[in-house]
Amino acid sequence: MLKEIDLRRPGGREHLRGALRDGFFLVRNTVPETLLDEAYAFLHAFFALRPEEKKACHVPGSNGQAGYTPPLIEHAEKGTVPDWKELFHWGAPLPAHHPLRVRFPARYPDPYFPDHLVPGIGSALRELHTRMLHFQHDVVRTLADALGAHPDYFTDMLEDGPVVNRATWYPPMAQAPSDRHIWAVEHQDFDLITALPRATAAGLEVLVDGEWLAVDAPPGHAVVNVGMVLDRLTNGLARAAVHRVVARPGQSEGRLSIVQFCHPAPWTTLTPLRVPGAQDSPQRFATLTADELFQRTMYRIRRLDAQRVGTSGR
Ligand SMILES: O=C(O)CCC(=O)C(=O)O
Ligand SMILES: [Fe+2]
Repeated sequence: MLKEIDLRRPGGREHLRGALRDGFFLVRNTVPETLLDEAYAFLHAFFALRPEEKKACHVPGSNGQAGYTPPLIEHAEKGTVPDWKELFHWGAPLPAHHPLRVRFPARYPDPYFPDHLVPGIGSALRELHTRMLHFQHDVVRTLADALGAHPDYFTDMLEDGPVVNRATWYPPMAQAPSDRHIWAVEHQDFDLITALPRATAAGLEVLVDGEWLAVDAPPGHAVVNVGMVLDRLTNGLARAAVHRVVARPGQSEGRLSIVQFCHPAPWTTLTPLRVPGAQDSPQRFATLTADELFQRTMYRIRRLDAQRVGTSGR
Protein backbone atom coordinates (compact mmCIF):
# COMPACT_ATOMS: atom_id res chain seq x y z
CA MET A 1 0.00 0.00 0.00
CA LEU A 2 1.29 3.43 -0.90
CA LYS A 3 1.36 6.08 1.80
CA GLU A 4 -0.96 9.02 1.34
CA ILE A 5 -0.12 12.65 1.99
CA ASP A 6 -2.75 15.33 2.38
CA LEU A 7 -0.90 18.63 1.93
CA ARG A 8 -3.34 20.42 4.26
CA ARG A 9 -2.59 17.91 7.06
CA PRO A 10 0.67 16.29 5.99
CA GLY A 11 1.22 14.15 9.09
CA GLY A 12 4.42 13.92 11.08
CA ARG A 13 8.02 13.78 9.97
CA GLU A 14 8.16 9.98 10.29
CA HIS A 15 5.14 9.54 7.98
CA LEU A 16 6.69 11.83 5.35
CA ARG A 17 10.13 10.25 5.61
CA GLY A 18 8.45 6.82 5.25
CA ALA A 19 6.82 8.01 2.02
CA LEU A 20 10.20 9.28 0.77
CA ARG A 21 11.83 5.95 1.61
CA ASP A 22 9.12 4.17 -0.45
CA GLY A 23 9.90 6.60 -3.29
CA PHE A 24 6.29 6.50 -4.54
CA PHE A 25 3.34 7.99 -2.66
CA LEU A 26 -0.13 9.42 -3.21
CA VAL A 27 -0.92 13.09 -2.77
CA ARG A 28 -4.33 14.74 -3.00
CA ASN A 29 -4.09 16.58 -6.29
CA THR A 30 -4.97 20.25 -6.55
CA VAL A 31 -5.21 20.17 -10.38
CA PRO A 32 -8.91 20.36 -11.38
CA GLU A 33 -10.24 17.04 -12.73
CA THR A 34 -12.04 18.92 -15.53
CA LEU A 35 -8.73 20.37 -16.75
CA LEU A 36 -7.18 16.91 -16.75
CA ASP A 37 -10.14 15.51 -18.75
CA GLU A 38 -9.86 18.38 -21.22
CA ALA A 39 -6.12 17.81 -21.70
CA TYR A 40 -6.67 14.07 -22.23
CA ALA A 41 -9.34 14.79 -24.89
CA PHE A 42 -6.94 17.09 -26.81
CA LEU A 43 -4.07 14.60 -26.50
CA HIS A 44 -6.25 11.72 -27.69
CA ALA A 45 -7.06 13.80 -30.77
CA PHE A 46 -3.35 14.51 -31.31
CA PHE A 47 -2.16 10.90 -31.03
CA ALA A 48 -4.99 9.80 -33.37
CA LEU A 49 -3.51 11.93 -36.21
CA ARG A 50 -1.74 10.30 -39.15
CA PRO A 51 1.94 9.37 -38.49
CA GLU A 52 3.19 11.94 -41.08
CA GLU A 53 1.21 14.72 -39.39
CA LYS A 54 2.65 13.81 -36.00
CA LYS A 55 6.20 13.47 -37.31
CA ALA A 56 5.98 17.06 -38.58
CA CYS A 57 5.65 18.07 -34.88
CA HIS A 58 9.15 16.79 -34.03
CA VAL A 59 11.39 19.55 -32.56
CA PRO A 60 15.05 19.01 -33.60
CA GLY A 61 17.75 20.00 -31.10
CA SER A 62 15.52 19.52 -28.05
CA ASN A 63 16.81 16.03 -27.11
CA GLY A 64 13.16 14.98 -27.25
CA GLN A 65 12.17 17.55 -24.57
CA ALA A 66 9.66 19.37 -26.83
CA GLY A 67 7.16 18.26 -29.46
CA TYR A 68 6.55 14.78 -30.77
CA THR A 69 8.65 11.59 -30.46
CA PRO A 70 7.47 8.59 -32.55
CA PRO A 71 7.08 5.03 -31.20
CA LEU A 72 10.11 2.80 -30.55
CA ILE A 73 12.59 5.65 -29.93
CA GLU A 74 12.89 5.91 -26.15
CA HIS A 75 14.99 3.20 -24.67
CA ALA A 76 15.45 2.60 -20.93
CA GLU A 77 18.96 1.81 -19.69
CA LYS A 78 17.85 -1.76 -18.90
CA GLY A 79 15.77 -2.27 -22.07
CA THR A 80 16.90 -4.70 -24.76
CA VAL A 81 14.29 -3.24 -27.12
CA PRO A 82 12.80 0.28 -27.20
CA ASP A 83 9.58 1.08 -25.34
CA TRP A 84 6.24 0.60 -27.12
CA LYS A 85 5.07 4.19 -26.68
CA GLU A 86 4.98 7.56 -28.40
CA LEU A 87 5.45 10.91 -26.70
CA PHE A 88 4.56 14.57 -26.73
CA HIS A 89 6.55 16.98 -24.53
CA TRP A 90 6.04 20.58 -23.59
CA GLY A 91 7.26 23.13 -21.04
CA ALA A 92 7.14 26.89 -20.57
CA PRO A 93 9.54 29.23 -22.39
CA LEU A 94 12.27 31.30 -20.70
CA PRO A 95 13.09 34.77 -22.09
CA ALA A 96 15.66 34.59 -24.94
CA HIS A 97 18.43 36.31 -22.96
CA HIS A 98 17.94 34.49 -19.70
CA PRO A 99 21.41 33.29 -18.66
CA LEU A 100 20.18 29.72 -18.15
CA ARG A 101 18.84 29.60 -21.68
CA VAL A 102 22.04 31.10 -23.08
CA ARG A 103 24.18 28.54 -21.22
CA PHE A 104 21.95 25.48 -21.63
CA PRO A 105 19.99 26.08 -24.87
CA ALA A 106 19.01 22.42 -25.39
CA ARG A 107 17.38 22.35 -21.95
CA TYR A 108 15.10 25.27 -22.82
CA PRO A 109 13.51 24.59 -26.23
CA ASP A 110 10.55 26.81 -27.08
CA PRO A 111 7.41 24.75 -26.55
CA TYR A 112 5.65 23.61 -29.68
CA PHE A 113 1.85 23.29 -29.71
CA PRO A 114 0.09 21.76 -32.75
CA ASP A 115 -2.95 24.07 -32.65
CA HIS A 116 -3.17 23.96 -36.47
CA LEU A 117 -3.95 20.21 -36.15
CA VAL A 118 -5.80 20.17 -32.82
CA PRO A 119 -7.27 23.65 -32.22
CA GLY A 120 -7.22 24.64 -28.54
CA ILE A 121 -4.56 22.13 -27.44
CA GLY A 122 -1.95 24.82 -26.65
CA SER A 123 -3.95 26.77 -24.10
CA ALA A 124 -5.15 23.61 -22.30
CA LEU A 125 -1.61 22.21 -22.03
CA ARG A 126 -0.16 25.55 -20.91
CA GLU A 127 -2.78 25.80 -18.17
CA LEU A 128 -2.11 22.23 -17.10
CA HIS A 129 1.63 22.99 -16.89
CA THR A 130 0.97 25.92 -14.54
CA ARG A 131 -1.48 24.08 -12.30
CA MET A 132 0.70 20.97 -12.01
CA LEU A 133 3.79 23.02 -11.24
CA HIS A 134 1.94 24.83 -8.49
CA PHE A 135 0.99 21.43 -7.06
CA GLN A 136 4.61 20.19 -7.25
CA HIS A 137 5.88 23.29 -5.43
CA ASP A 138 3.40 22.62 -2.63
CA VAL A 139 4.66 19.04 -2.42
CA VAL A 140 8.35 19.97 -2.22
CA ARG A 141 7.67 22.59 0.47
CA THR A 142 6.13 19.88 2.63
CA LEU A 143 9.00 17.49 1.89
CA ALA A 144 11.63 20.15 2.72
CA ASP A 145 10.14 20.57 6.15
CA ALA A 146 10.24 16.79 6.78
CA LEU A 147 13.94 16.78 5.86
CA GLY A 148 14.77 19.61 8.22
CA ALA A 149 15.43 22.07 5.38
CA HIS A 150 13.98 25.55 4.97
CA PRO A 151 10.52 25.28 3.30
CA ASP A 152 11.88 27.18 0.25
CA TYR A 153 15.01 25.02 -0.12
CA PHE A 154 13.70 22.96 -3.07
CA THR A 155 11.59 25.69 -4.69
CA ASP A 156 14.72 27.85 -4.79
CA MET A 157 16.60 25.24 -6.87
CA LEU A 158 13.51 24.73 -9.06
CA GLU A 159 13.35 28.44 -9.91
CA ASP A 160 13.60 28.69 -13.71
CA GLY A 161 14.48 24.98 -13.84
CA PRO A 162 13.40 23.08 -16.94
CA VAL A 163 9.97 21.60 -16.23
CA VAL A 164 9.14 18.87 -18.71
CA ASN A 165 5.55 17.77 -19.20
CA ARG A 166 5.17 14.47 -20.99
CA ALA A 167 2.09 12.90 -22.52
CA THR A 168 2.58 9.25 -23.43
CA TRP A 169 0.38 7.21 -25.72
CA TYR A 170 0.90 3.49 -25.18
CA PRO A 171 -0.70 1.82 -28.22
CA PRO A 172 -2.59 -1.47 -27.77
CA MET A 173 -0.16 -4.33 -27.15
CA ALA A 174 -1.69 -6.35 -30.02
CA GLN A 175 0.02 -3.87 -32.38
CA ALA A 176 3.48 -4.15 -30.74
CA PRO A 177 6.28 -5.29 -33.07
CA SER A 178 7.11 -8.35 -30.91
CA ASP A 179 6.25 -9.99 -27.62
CA ARG A 180 9.56 -8.72 -26.20
CA HIS A 181 8.22 -5.17 -26.24
CA ILE A 182 6.45 -3.67 -23.24
CA TRP A 183 4.99 -0.17 -22.73
CA ALA A 184 7.85 1.20 -20.59
CA VAL A 185 10.80 -0.81 -19.29
CA GLU A 186 11.75 -0.41 -15.62
CA HIS A 187 13.63 2.78 -14.87
CA GLN A 188 14.15 5.55 -12.32
CA ASP A 189 13.30 9.16 -13.12
CA PHE A 190 16.24 11.53 -13.00
CA ASP A 191 14.57 14.73 -11.82
CA LEU A 192 13.83 15.99 -8.29
CA ILE A 193 10.26 14.67 -8.18
CA THR A 194 7.67 13.66 -10.78
CA ALA A 195 3.90 14.10 -10.53
CA LEU A 196 1.73 11.44 -12.17
CA PRO A 197 -1.98 12.25 -12.10
CA ARG A 198 -4.44 9.48 -12.98
CA ALA A 199 -3.93 7.94 -16.43
CA THR A 200 -6.70 6.68 -18.74
CA ALA A 201 -6.04 3.00 -17.94
CA ALA A 202 -4.07 0.74 -15.60
CA GLY A 203 -0.45 -0.19 -16.21
CA LEU A 204 1.88 1.68 -13.83
CA GLU A 205 3.85 -0.55 -11.43
CA VAL A 206 6.48 0.17 -8.76
CA LEU A 207 9.08 -2.24 -7.42
CA VAL A 208 8.67 -2.73 -3.65
CA ASP A 209 10.85 -5.30 -1.85
CA GLY A 210 11.47 -7.16 -5.10
CA GLU A 211 7.75 -7.37 -6.05
CA TRP A 212 5.89 -5.33 -8.66
CA LEU A 213 3.01 -3.43 -7.09
CA ALA A 214 0.25 -2.07 -9.38
CA VAL A 215 -0.32 1.63 -8.79
CA ASP A 216 -3.42 3.48 -9.93
CA ALA A 217 -3.88 7.04 -8.73
CA PRO A 218 -7.52 7.26 -7.58
CA PRO A 219 -9.49 10.26 -8.91
CA GLY A 220 -8.42 13.43 -7.12
CA HIS A 221 -4.95 12.07 -6.37
CA ALA A 222 -1.58 12.07 -8.07
CA VAL A 223 1.25 9.62 -7.59
CA VAL A 224 4.44 11.45 -6.67
CA ASN A 225 7.68 9.76 -7.54
CA VAL A 226 11.11 10.50 -6.04
CA GLY A 227 13.70 11.14 -8.76
CA MET A 228 17.47 10.63 -8.72
CA VAL A 229 18.14 14.25 -7.73
CA LEU A 230 16.24 13.91 -4.45
CA ASP A 231 17.86 10.51 -3.89
CA ARG A 232 21.33 12.06 -4.23
CA LEU A 233 20.49 15.15 -2.17
CA THR A 234 19.34 12.99 0.76
CA ASN A 235 22.21 10.48 0.47
CA GLY A 236 19.67 7.77 -0.37
CA LEU A 237 17.16 8.47 2.42
CA ALA A 238 14.61 9.28 -0.29
CA ARG A 239 14.62 6.45 -2.82
CA ALA A 240 14.36 7.00 -6.59
CA ALA A 241 11.77 4.26 -7.04
CA VAL A 242 12.11 1.76 -9.88
CA HIS A 243 8.90 1.69 -11.92
CA ARG A 244 7.57 0.47 -15.25
CA VAL A 245 4.41 0.45 -17.35
CA VAL A 246 2.96 -2.87 -18.52
CA ALA A 247 -0.42 -3.90 -19.90
CA ARG A 248 -2.32 -6.29 -17.66
CA PRO A 249 -3.30 -9.68 -19.11
CA GLY A 250 -6.35 -9.17 -21.34
CA GLN A 251 -5.95 -5.37 -21.39
CA SER A 252 -6.70 -4.73 -25.05
CA GLU A 253 -7.00 -0.93 -25.15
CA GLY A 254 -4.16 1.59 -25.26
CA ARG A 255 -3.22 3.92 -22.41
CA LEU A 256 -2.67 7.67 -22.24
CA SER A 257 -0.81 9.30 -19.35
CA ILE A 258 0.45 12.74 -18.41
CA VAL A 259 3.41 13.27 -16.11
CA GLN A 260 5.39 16.34 -15.07
CA PHE A 261 9.12 16.15 -14.34
CA CYS A 262 10.61 18.88 -12.11
CA HIS A 263 14.33 19.47 -12.69
CA PRO A 264 16.45 21.89 -10.64
CA ALA A 265 17.98 24.77 -12.59
CA PRO A 266 20.95 23.17 -14.43
CA TRP A 267 23.51 25.33 -12.60
CA THR A 268 22.47 23.87 -9.20
CA THR A 269 25.22 21.92 -7.41
CA LEU A 270 23.70 18.82 -5.85
CA THR A 271 25.39 19.02 -2.45
CA PRO A 272 23.99 16.42 -0.02
CA LEU A 273 21.67 17.81 2.65
CA ARG A 274 22.42 17.36 6.33
CA VAL A 275 19.21 15.64 7.36
CA PRO A 276 18.66 15.94 11.14
CA GLY A 277 18.16 12.58 12.86
CA ALA A 278 19.03 10.54 9.77
CA GLN A 279 21.36 7.63 10.38
CA ASP A 280 24.99 8.34 9.73
CA SER A 281 25.39 6.41 6.50
CA PRO A 282 28.58 6.71 4.45
CA GLN A 283 28.44 9.33 1.70
CA ARG A 284 27.19 7.52 -1.38
CA PHE A 285 27.36 10.07 -4.20
CA ALA A 286 29.90 12.42 -5.73
CA THR A 287 28.76 16.01 -6.08
CA LEU A 288 27.57 16.77 -9.60
CA THR A 289 25.62 19.71 -10.94
CA ALA A 290 22.02 19.10 -11.93
CA ASP A 291 23.01 19.43 -15.60
CA GLU A 292 25.90 16.98 -15.29
CA LEU A 293 23.58 14.37 -13.80
CA PHE A 294 21.02 15.08 -16.53
CA GLN A 295 23.57 14.74 -19.36
CA ARG A 296 25.06 11.58 -17.91
CA THR A 297 21.68 9.90 -17.61
CA MET A 298 20.48 11.03 -21.05
CA TYR A 299 23.68 9.61 -22.54
CA ARG A 300 23.18 6.28 -20.76
CA ILE A 301 19.65 5.96 -22.09
CA ARG A 302 20.78 7.06 -25.56
CA ARG A 303 18.49 10.05 -25.68
CA LEU A 304 20.90 12.82 -26.68
CA ASP A 305 20.14 14.09 -30.20
CA ALA A 306 23.84 13.68 -31.08
CA GLN A 307 23.56 9.92 -30.43
CA ARG A 308 20.75 9.63 -32.96
CA VAL A 309 22.58 11.17 -35.95
CA GLY A 310 22.73 8.64 -38.75
CA THR A 311 20.41 6.19 -36.96
CA SER A 312 17.98 5.11 -39.63
CA GLY A 313 14.28 5.11 -38.90
CA ARG A 314 14.61 7.46 -35.90
O1 LIG B 1 2.92 6.56 -17.96
C1 LIG B 1 3.15 6.46 -16.76
O2 LIG B 1 2.24 6.27 -15.93
C2 LIG B 1 4.56 6.55 -16.22
C3 LIG B 1 5.54 7.09 -17.21
C4 LIG B 1 6.94 7.15 -16.69
O3 LIG B 1 7.31 6.50 -15.74
C5 LIG B 1 7.92 8.03 -17.36
O4 LIG B 1 7.62 8.55 -18.44
O5 LIG B 1 9.02 8.24 -16.81
FE1 LIG C 1 9.21 7.27 -15.00
